[in-house]
Amino acid sequence: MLRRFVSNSHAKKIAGNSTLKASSGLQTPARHLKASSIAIKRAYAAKQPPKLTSETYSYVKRDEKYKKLTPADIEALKAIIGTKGSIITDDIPSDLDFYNEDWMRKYKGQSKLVLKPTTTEQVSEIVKYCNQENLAVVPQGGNTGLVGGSVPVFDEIILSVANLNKIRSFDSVSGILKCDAGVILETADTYIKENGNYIFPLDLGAKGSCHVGGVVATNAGGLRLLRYGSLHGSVLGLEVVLPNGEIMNSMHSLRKDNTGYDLKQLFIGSEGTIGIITAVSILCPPRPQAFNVSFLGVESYEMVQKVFQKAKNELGEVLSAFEFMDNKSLKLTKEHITSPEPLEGEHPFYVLIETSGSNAEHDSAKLEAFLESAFENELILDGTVSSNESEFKNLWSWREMIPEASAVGGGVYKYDVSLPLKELYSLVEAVNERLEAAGLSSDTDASKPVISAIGYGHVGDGNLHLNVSVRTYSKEVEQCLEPFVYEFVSGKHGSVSAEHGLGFQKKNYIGYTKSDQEVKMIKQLKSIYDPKGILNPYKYV
Ligand SMILES: O=C(O)CC[C@@H](O)C(=O)O
Ligand SMILES: [Zn+2]
Repeated sequence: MLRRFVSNSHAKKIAGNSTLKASSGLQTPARHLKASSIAIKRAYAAKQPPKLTSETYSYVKRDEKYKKLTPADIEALKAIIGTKGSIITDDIPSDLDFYNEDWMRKYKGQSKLVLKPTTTEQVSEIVKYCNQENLAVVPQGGNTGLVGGSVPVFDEIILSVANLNKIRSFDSVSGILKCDAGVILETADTYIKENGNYIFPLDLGAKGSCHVGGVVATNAGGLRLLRYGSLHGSVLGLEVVLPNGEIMNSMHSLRKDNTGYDLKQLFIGSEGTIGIITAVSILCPPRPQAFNVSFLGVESYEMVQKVFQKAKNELGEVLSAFEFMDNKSLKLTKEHITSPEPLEGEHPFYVLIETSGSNAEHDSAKLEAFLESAFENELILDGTVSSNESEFKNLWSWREMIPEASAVGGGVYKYDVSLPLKELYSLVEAVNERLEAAGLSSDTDASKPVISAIGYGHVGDGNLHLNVSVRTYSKEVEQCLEPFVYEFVSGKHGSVSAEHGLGFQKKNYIGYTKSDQEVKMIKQLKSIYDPKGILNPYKYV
């Protein structure tokens, strides 16, 4: 049973249950075990049916500068890959579906060729050939992205790094892992856990399917950025195949290196537009020994911020995640999952706090003291703390299943933005008002296209996920949302992509965050390194 955490003085007030007691001894087993089960739910089989394809692509045209694939090209590429790698053609067209469609089945290309090389040299040869022949290429990792960045738009060749899947080395003294781009994130995490008790400095719901190279190429943020910072800080080196086929070997192990431009940074978050990451060198921190999670009911977004401030001050170094969700997010999730509900009754907002550290007793005592004090100061209305592994997983699942839950009504428009903390939730309010004013939204009236706009996310990182859950995709809804959302974010000096990237979805919106000069320099870099534009075309650059 979940332990209800209520301070003695508030026990009567909360849920009218005078038998509730403050809990103690809350340490739980490591959370990585949880991540794997969630990741399975994110596998391809769980995808939603395709809905948007034709509408989305109506405003882009295939660029005829790219050659159409010929049988001679296929033969030449087969010769490069040899017998060890694999190649998928349209002999059985459905074999290509997994690679042509994104995880949400929202974006779908029509590639007729998937190449899965086994070495960096093969990647290099393939890219060299494609460059010479003007064949467009989409690099692909685990294909778990949410902005249509890793799938073709038209007939681009898909270059999957799935067969580049070796751990190259792990130094258990320094914590530096070197691995191929196609290693699954969870595999890397398990490996470094078993070989020195380290943790990968990034965790996300798609851990069981996404690749290390893919998370670096998209600069994924995930659930513990608050603790470990962004990949721009953890990645020490990269191996990259450039658009002309040359290999940039920058697989350094140095934490300090001040010899001019830090070129690897260019590729972190580049989304495969300027090079294909084939290997990563990354610094991994020691794995915490004790994990706790608590799930709290909160009265307002203002209170969410106060709880965050208090958590930073009082939990300090053991605070490893601070997530929030609104009431509508929890309601949608409730319809989608069968796990026991975390709290009795409803609250306007919910907060999930994870602590992780090296001393179970100390960490639990810290969390307890924090929660006691938060209740006493009336910052939180109700709360639970996990007391074993299954409760720990259950509480996290109420947060991690929101993205899926928001799509089951038919579809979802996803916005992933950074905003100043104070203004984070005002976007959700503004969008709901706008949809209601336009008569487009109702959570009960099935004739309306929109069910509701929900807000949740990594509030500790200033990152809001605004998901507009719809019964059906429509131009009217899209026009009500865009460019409004991007203008709103820009007006508050936020970012139109906090962590998912720009991909195809936001190909036209980079200028809402980056200055004209920045956009100009990005385009210049692209044209220097990829003058023919063969890498990941039709995306943001
Ligand atoms: O699907 C989304 O919008 C968010 C996905 C992911 O970034 C998360 O935080 O759960
Ligand atoms: Zn996220």
